[in-house]
Amino acid sequence: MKKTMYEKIWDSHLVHEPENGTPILYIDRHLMHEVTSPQAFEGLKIQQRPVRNKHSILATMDHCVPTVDRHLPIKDPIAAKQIKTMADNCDEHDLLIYDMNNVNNGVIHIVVPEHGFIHPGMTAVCGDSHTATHGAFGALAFGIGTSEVEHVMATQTLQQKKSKTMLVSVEGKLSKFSTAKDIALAVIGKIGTAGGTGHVIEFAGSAIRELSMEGRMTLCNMAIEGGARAGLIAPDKTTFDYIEGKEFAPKGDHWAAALAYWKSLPTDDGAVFDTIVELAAEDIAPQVTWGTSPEQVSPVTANIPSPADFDDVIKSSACKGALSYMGITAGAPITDIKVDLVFVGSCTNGRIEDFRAIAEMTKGKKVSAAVQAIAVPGSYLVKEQAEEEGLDKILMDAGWEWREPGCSMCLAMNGDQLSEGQRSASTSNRNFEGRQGKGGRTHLVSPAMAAAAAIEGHFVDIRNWA
Ligand SMILES: CC(C)[C@H](C(=O)O)[C@@H](O)C(=O)O
Ligand code: SF4
Repeated sequence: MKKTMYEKIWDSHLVHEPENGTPILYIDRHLMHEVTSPQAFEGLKIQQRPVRNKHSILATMDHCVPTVDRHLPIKDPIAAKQIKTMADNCDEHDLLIYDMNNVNNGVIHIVVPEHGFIHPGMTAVCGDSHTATHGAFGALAFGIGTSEVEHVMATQTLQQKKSKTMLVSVEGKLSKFSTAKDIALAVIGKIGTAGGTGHVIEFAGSAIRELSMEGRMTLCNMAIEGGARAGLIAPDKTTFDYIEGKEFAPKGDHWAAALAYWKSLPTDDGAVFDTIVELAAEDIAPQVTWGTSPEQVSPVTANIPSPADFDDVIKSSACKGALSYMGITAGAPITDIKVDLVFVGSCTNGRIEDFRAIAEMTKGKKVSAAVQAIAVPGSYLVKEQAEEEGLDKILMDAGWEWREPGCSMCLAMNGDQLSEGQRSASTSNRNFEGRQGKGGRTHLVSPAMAAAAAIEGHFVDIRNWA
């Protein structure tokens, strides 16, 4: 039978499929951060169960860590407790953790691939919805709840319903100024935030094959915002080159064996998907979200939509609510929207390529006096690489703040946040009401679009911007 990549990974990890029950999958990798693991460790303790395979686990501290004055004690008592609990739990169970002062520290979905911890064909979970990121390697990676975190720690398995398969095919060549982020937003704009419900999305087509690993991670990261369980991209030379030589990459004879297996993973010709969505790369302009859901997105050239533009009553009323919360007017050009703050970072766009893109846009220019621009590398390795390339200097000379790594203003759990009514251009993945601080207004964009907005003080079409 012809199989999709999802079906191949599923079949090779199926431990048990009861006749009238939920299948059980073997889990290869378990990623952890400080927010969703404490109760799971507590559960293990109460039941006096050990961690079944500590080598499957890599932990970090990311959501609550400060991005300034990292050497000082954490002021927020809740954040401080979460950080300490994570350290204690990892210590007790002898788990690998990149704590907040470790040279490898950073956002979980950034640090895990940096060390080659995820390989094609693996199953990977984390108590975090953006685990989908690792599908960029051709691994089946998805978020789980805290009780499941406990279950995986204890058993290395997980009950999972089989998903349907969706092929999102993007053929053609992206314009110079459109990026993986724009593909992600354009796909969500097309299918909606519920479009992928019950599916695992495989992204394919010539525009996807052209993406770097960083771009592929950005795209799979946002599969979850399209409602999907996970995103997947077929592993190829780009993938293998990225993994080769990294700390947890297979070595010696194991490398050849792994490569042979990885090359068997891509979807067979003629395999059948439940749903197929097609986009032409040439049609994907730089995107800007105007509302409070990632599906409320338009090309930068558009005008802000009006509730009357939507036939669907729910979408029409969502538009009305979003315009009011966002404080913007239907019919006005998107390029008229002025921003107060620009945030570049997160597990969506906190990788080296993203900082290269903003430095490129910023070189020789200044951040608008009306804008606070914050660059938060996704990890210390990204930070170090950017500094080696002198990107930090270009940015700081132009007026950017250059911070320590962490989730930061992506979800504002660490004190970095918008104030009431403040408006951001943000490279993160969620623009829900209050996501970046109570009353804060978030527009999701690519790093290049964010950098141009920082300079001009409003959105611009970077395709014809000097
Ligand atoms: C804190 C965590 C559970 C959450 C997630 O699952 O994604 C966070 O990372 C987010 O981005 O909202
Ligand atoms: S960077 Fe944002 S999306 Fe990613 S894990 Fe942190 S909070 Fe979640």
